[in-house]
Amino acid sequence: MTRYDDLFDETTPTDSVFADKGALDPLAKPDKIIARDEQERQLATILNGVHEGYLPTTVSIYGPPGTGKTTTTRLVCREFADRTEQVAVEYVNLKECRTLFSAANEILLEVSGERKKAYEGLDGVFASLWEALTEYPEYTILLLDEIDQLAQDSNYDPNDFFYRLLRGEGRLKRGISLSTFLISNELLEVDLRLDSRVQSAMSDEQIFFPPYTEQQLAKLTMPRFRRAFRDCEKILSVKVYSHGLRQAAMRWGDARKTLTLFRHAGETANERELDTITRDCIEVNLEQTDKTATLERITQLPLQHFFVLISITAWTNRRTGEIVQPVTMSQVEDSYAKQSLPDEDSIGVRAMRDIVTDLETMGLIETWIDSRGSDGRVKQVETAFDPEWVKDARPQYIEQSEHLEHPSESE
Ligand SMILES: Nc1ncnc2c1ncn2[C@@H]1O[C@H](COP(=O)(O)OP(=O)(O)OP(=O)(O)O)[C@@H](O)[C@H]1O
Repeated sequence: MTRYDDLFDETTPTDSVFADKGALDPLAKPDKIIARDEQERQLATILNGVHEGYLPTTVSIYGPPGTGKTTTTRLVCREFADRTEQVAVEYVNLKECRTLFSAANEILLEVSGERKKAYEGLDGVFASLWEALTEYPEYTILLLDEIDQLAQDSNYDPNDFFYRLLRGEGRLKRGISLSTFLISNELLEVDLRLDSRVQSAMSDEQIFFPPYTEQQLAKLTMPRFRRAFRDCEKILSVKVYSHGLRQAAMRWGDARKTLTLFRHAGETANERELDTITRDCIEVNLEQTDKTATLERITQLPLQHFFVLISITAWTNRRTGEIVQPVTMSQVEDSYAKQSLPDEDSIGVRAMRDIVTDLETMGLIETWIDSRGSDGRVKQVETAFDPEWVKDARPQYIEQSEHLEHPSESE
């Protein structure tokens, strides 16, 4: 027997609570959309505009994570295009695009199968995009997912990108009918601080996806749980199931996290060699699920946002070593300065305050103003999650900043 024979033997599931764990994979495409009737109807009404010769330039699809924005929008648009010859739909996820140029290139790749070199700039990419779209049916719907990941970069401003996409000369000259559905967590004009020129080029069609209620999560998850768990009614009692759903609805209203919570709970039951999922299996995984999801978001932040998070969580209690929360804005500024970042990595106080506002918009921190009598008004800041988790995100940033590998003594 090799070491691996032992390892695989030890980890082979025996008496697993799962029959088909894949049913809990949030990445698996569901066969049908559940509990989003209103949003499906809004989408269908907008799409049916084609029969009256009109599609809005933009449709903003927004709401918190895991509320079915992508799944619902893709499916309804695809079903519509399958039934309507004049319509083509393209989907592009911009999550991995670090620059506005790469985002434009990603769209071009989807539409034409080619990319442009950096020296051709945004103008070059858009010129080819309009060229390629002339071959498309009368109406093209471009679904741009995670568009809130776009940020100012050293070459372009999001306003340049959007203005070219919505009002570009090549587009107007060729009379291309392109409708861009912008999928994001926040309304874009707020999130990306788009200027009035771009805002006026956007239509005011908006579809909001609110967090799921407990009843909606029940409808959405039950068919999957029946497939996922062996003898579901026995393994997952109504009491435990309801407790998990109530917590999931109260904390997140997020279908993805809810599926993950119950998958983890099943794994805990297996590890503990239980033949049912207990309330405790849910409890231990509630915090873990929160932590995993939060770390995923933190590790996707730009480096400067992470430096600011470090500054917010840098004050510790001398006696207990615990991170002090909340801290004042001037404490945050102090600890940012104490990090002694090299010049090329360092930003001014004003830019730092903008990042604090960004972090608040993303729901990662909370701020409020305290009135301190003669000392005036003081802005307080604290993380919306356990501040210790910032340390766990650190290894992910080391590649981007040597400074994080060898932090200064004073930090
Ligand atoms: N209404 C629904 N019906 C069926 N499955 C759903 C529904 N909503 C969400 N899901 C499941 O949850 C997963 C996540 O949903 P989706 O990616 O559509 O959410 P989102 O709102 O676009 O999230 P994010 O903002 O994080 O991208 C889907 O892959 C699907 O498995």
